[in-house]
Amino acid sequence: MIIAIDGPAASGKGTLGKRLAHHYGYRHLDTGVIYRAVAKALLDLGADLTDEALAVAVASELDPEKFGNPALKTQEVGDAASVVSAIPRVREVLLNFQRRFAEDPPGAVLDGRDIGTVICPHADVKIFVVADARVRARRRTLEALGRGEVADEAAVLADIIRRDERDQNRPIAPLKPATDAYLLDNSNLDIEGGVRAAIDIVEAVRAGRQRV
Ligand SMILES: Nc1ncnc2c1ncn2[C@@H]1O[C@H](COP(=O)(O)OP(=O)(O)O)[C@@H](O)[C@H]1O
Ligand SMILES: Nc1ccn([C@@H]2O[C@H](COP(=O)(O)OP(=O)(O)O)[C@@H](O)[C@H]2O)c(=O)n1
Repeated sequence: MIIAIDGPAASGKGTLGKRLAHHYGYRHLDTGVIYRAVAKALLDLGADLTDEALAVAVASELDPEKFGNPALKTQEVGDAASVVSAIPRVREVLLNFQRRFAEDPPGAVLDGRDIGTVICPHADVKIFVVADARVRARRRTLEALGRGEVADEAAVLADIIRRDERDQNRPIAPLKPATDAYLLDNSNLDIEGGVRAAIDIVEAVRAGRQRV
């Protein structure tokens, strides 16, 4: 089974993806880290984020072993990721890695922006996670403070809004729910509540399938 989770910045996709994968014994891929890794490499080189040839070269040589690097989590890298992710050839280079990950047994949960629409249009279950932007900014700020970083909630909110707009309005693989995605608003749910709601969606889809 493939579970596709998409949604805007800091909506809880990664947290939910990890928990669902654990629940079902599947593998989990946070696809945002892939774009963050490309962006971080360009930032480290002091390169122009719109340098297509360099971005493609970097994307072709990514080492998945480094996807856990905590330096990928910063606001600066997230913002840069949303610039490089709008380059069509960068997305093209990264497509096969994501599809292979999705198709390997026993099952996979992928989260990102275009999993249900582009990477896995035939996913068994698609969930589009949303939450009020202010709630997301509060959570992301607390997360950064928890890592010992300096974080200003108003700046985090502005970053989230700017990034969502860029991701929604790009011509390639824009952030949007697949037509067959289930909407999950976790603004008023804690993590456990969100996980339960998502499991209910997955189970309802499975039960519906068994009846057919
Ligand atoms: N339902 C929830 N209630 C409260 N906090 C949440 C919830 N879901 C996620 N979080 C927290 O919000 C922050 C962003 O979640 P994350 O999973 O990293 O989002 P995304 O992968 O969409 O960027 C994290 O600090 C996470 O612990
Ligand atoms: N499948 C994906 C995942 C991320 N991205 C891009 O990568 C950026 C960082 O993604 P992320 O999921 O790590 O961001 P957060 O929601 O964790 O803040 C996004 O703003 C998108 O521009 C994408 O284009 N497609």
